[in-house]
Amino acid sequence: MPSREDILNAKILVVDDSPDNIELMEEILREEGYTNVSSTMLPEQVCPLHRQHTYDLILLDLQMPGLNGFQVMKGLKEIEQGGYLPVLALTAQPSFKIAALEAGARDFISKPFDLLEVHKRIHNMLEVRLLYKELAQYSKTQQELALHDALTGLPNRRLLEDRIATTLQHANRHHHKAAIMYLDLDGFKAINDTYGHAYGDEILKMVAQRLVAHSRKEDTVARLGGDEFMIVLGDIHTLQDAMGPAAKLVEAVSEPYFINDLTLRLSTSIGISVYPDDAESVEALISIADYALYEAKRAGKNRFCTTSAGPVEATPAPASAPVAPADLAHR
Ligand SMILES: Nc1nc2c(ncn2[C@@H]2O[C@H](COP(=O)(O)OP(=O)(O)OP(=O)(O)O)[C@@H](O)[C@H]2O)c(=O)[nH]1
Repeated sequence: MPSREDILNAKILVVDDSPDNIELMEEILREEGYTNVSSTMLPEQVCPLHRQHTYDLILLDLQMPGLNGFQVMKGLKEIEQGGYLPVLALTAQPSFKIAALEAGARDFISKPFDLLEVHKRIHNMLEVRLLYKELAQYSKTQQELALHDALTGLPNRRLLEDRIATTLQHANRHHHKAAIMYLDLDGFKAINDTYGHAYGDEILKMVAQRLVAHSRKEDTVARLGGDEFMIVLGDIHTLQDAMGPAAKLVEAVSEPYFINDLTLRLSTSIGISVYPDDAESVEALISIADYALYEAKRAGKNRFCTTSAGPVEATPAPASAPVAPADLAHR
């Protein structure tokens, strides 16, 4: 529930074409303890101002020359995508009260003002508005949590699959390629077993940071769970465009980790699959990258492997080097 302080600090805009009315309303609000009150006599300024400041309450006169309060509310509806207009209509016309509610105002205050009514209605509206904002923020946080890994903050498998699908659509539309890198840390269990889970967690967070730091901003770095990560590279033209970054990632992960007084080491193996060369569906690309990862592990770890080139240690083959043909007979 919003506190009294939150309510008194809420952002309020007073809109009236009469300077006397504005002055009166500002005084009423100031005396009650509201700290964040501004005003305008120009109805056409309400939408731009609300877009900029996102008011918690707009005290809106309905009868103004030029743009009237009903037209202003129409404009506000386009800004407030959630459909909640923080509008308290001010009117001297009894017949406008219901029309204002129908047009989207949450409540109304009759002119001439009855002080007690003004205070109660403003307080109640702000309480509901701030509660609505808290709920919207809570729901946004929940959605974020549902799509991200709690330990590293990276996208989780659910968000990853979405990102892969989008990347493939984009590649298809622009006749580009895309690549999936499947990473699994080498010797991670030993770190847990030797130094404890807290150290393991710290390493996972540091690995995540290194993977992000060594990837392009537009690539997705995700944690699948345990010591498995996946990176999606969009907008590539050849397999080599994925091999270079893979080599850098293998190297970056193998750099020492300094945690408290300890210096820990581990490495990663990576399997790469390329769209559309290896497969066209998300599931098939993941399973081919998984197979290539298995090959990288089998070949000695701390390296990457693709289905069309053999396992490659940290330093990649030059772009012009011939690559061994795929040996997928036992897949
Ligand atoms: N600290 C920590 N450990 C985890 C977490 N999730 C999974 N693990 C552990 O990660 C380890 C992963 O096992 P493996 O991939 O077989 O271990 P590995 O030593 O890297 O094996 P190789 O891939 O063959 O090198 C298991 O011991 C899990 O218990 C986590 O969130 N935090």
